[in-house]
Amino acid sequence: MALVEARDLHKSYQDGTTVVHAVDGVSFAIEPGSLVSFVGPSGSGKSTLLNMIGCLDRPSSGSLTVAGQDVSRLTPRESARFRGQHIGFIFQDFNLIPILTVYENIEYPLLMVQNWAPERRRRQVETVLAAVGMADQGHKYPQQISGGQKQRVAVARALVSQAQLVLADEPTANLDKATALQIIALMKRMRDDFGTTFIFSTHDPKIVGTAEIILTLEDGRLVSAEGHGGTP
Ligand SMILES: Nc1ncnc2c1ncn2[C@@H]1O[C@H](COP(=O)(O)OP(=O)(O)OP(=O)(O)O)[C@@H](O)[C@H]1O
Repeated sequence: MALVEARDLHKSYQDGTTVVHAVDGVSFAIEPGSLVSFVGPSGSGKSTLLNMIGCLDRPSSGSLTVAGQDVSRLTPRESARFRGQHIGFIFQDFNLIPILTVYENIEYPLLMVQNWAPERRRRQVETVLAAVGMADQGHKYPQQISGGQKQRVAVARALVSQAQLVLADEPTANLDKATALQIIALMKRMRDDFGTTFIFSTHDPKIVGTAEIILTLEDGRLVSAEGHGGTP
């Protein structure tokens, strides 16, 4: 069964007197364990789509199923609960909490949404810290580490709750090319090790080639799906 399935998905915004069709009749299916990138020019609808998959925004029409749940009609409270259980997020500006250490930033989602005993929490934080190659950096604060290291921490934080799906909106936008490629390679390795599905968006053609499934958007429409598992 597909982990994410969209059928004739639409999202429109009212902008003054005009209606913007940000996502305009998009259908696709993403299998578990995929590494998928939405690509397309600025304004093509990538963030809008990721926001709907992440239950941060609701479709105007069409159906959207994530992990077997129709998410198109969830209330804000149900959406928050669903996100906590199933979805991790990575942002282009890392979004780490500056007054918390690397270790505490990663532990934070477990404290917020999971009722785990302290020892289980410690083991899980240490597992993901090691998985992203930051085992010896847990005591540092975000301002003491590089951009690439910050994004590694963000990947660890997205994985710590054992989310099935991680959404990353332009995760490499603030990184140089070499670091960007390392972060994409890291996501791929995390997919291999933990079976997590990663969906990211990018405009950067240098990064695009590293995804296994590339879904290209133009003006809110899906114009091509390349690779295995993405069916338009
Ligand atoms: N809240 C909103 N209100 C009005 N229009 C919006 C809103 N959010 C997005 N849009 C419009 O919807 C379209 C798609 O925007 P979106 O942010 O999804 O594109 P994108 O592909 O992610 O762009 P970028 O690569 O620049 O982030 C754009 O025309 C944008 O101006």
